[in-house]
Amino acid sequence: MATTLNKDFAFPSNAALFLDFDGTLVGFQDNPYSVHLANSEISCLLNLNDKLDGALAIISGRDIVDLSKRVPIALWRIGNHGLYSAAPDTPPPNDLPKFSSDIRRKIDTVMSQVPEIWIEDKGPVLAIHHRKKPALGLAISQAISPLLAPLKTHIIQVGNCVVEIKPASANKGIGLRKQMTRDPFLGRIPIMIGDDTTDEEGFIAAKKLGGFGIKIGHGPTQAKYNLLNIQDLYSFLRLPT
Ligand SMILES: O=P(O)(O)OC[C@H]1O[C@H](O[C@H]2O[C@H](CO)[C@@H](O)[C@H](O)[C@H]2O)[C@H](O)[C@@H](O)[C@@H]1O
Repeated sequence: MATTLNKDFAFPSNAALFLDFDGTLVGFQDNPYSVHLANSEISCLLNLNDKLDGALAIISGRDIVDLSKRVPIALWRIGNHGLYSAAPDTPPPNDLPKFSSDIRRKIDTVMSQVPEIWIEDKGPVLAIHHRKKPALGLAISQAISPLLAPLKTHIIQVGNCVVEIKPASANKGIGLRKQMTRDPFLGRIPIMIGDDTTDEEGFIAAKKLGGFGIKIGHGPTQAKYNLLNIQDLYSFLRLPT
């Protein structure tokens, strides 16, 4: 069970910070493409990045190109659940491998029977969004599962009103570990902050490397600490380091 962070918490000055995007830095909306950071939130992240000498990364399930449109290019960005990254002031890779067109056709056929869902194409990852039908996660996942067998490489992960079909290597824990081998993250204490199922792999990896996780919200988690909501997170991020 996670302990709720209080105002006396000392933020380690040699931290390496990994911040999830949706549900952590920004609230959920029906349309993922309308989501953006407020100016005050951008300033907060850039200040913190300076204080940490650049050891701050946004790590998201979003496509790396889409993520790069929503967070400052001065920050490290890790997208597609850890598969691809972009260093500060560099554009994201734009030649991602495509999802199998054969399997995609089969998924489209099955999903065409389900009203009010839509499919987001993220290169090798697909996200089936069902925010208008929140209870459908398990049913979608069960309907899709048999179609993936020929791929052998892909797994299903159920998130917040979304069913993600992704290569097994698309894992925020793997992404975090890789990033911790790079300057200026190397030798620091990893702190992973997130709200959803995909962030749990990041919490576990941070712990194994001597750091810890912070979950936004309640619920079972591998994170050591939690914060109640996004507003509390920004108050925490503004604490002196
Ligand atoms: O790892 P994250 O940064 O938390 O990204 C997870 C998914 O976020 C987006 O979907 C979620 O947010 C949308 C906008 O608020 C919302 O409409 C949707 O229901 C949520 O699941 C994004 O579209 C996905 O690609 C990310 O994987």
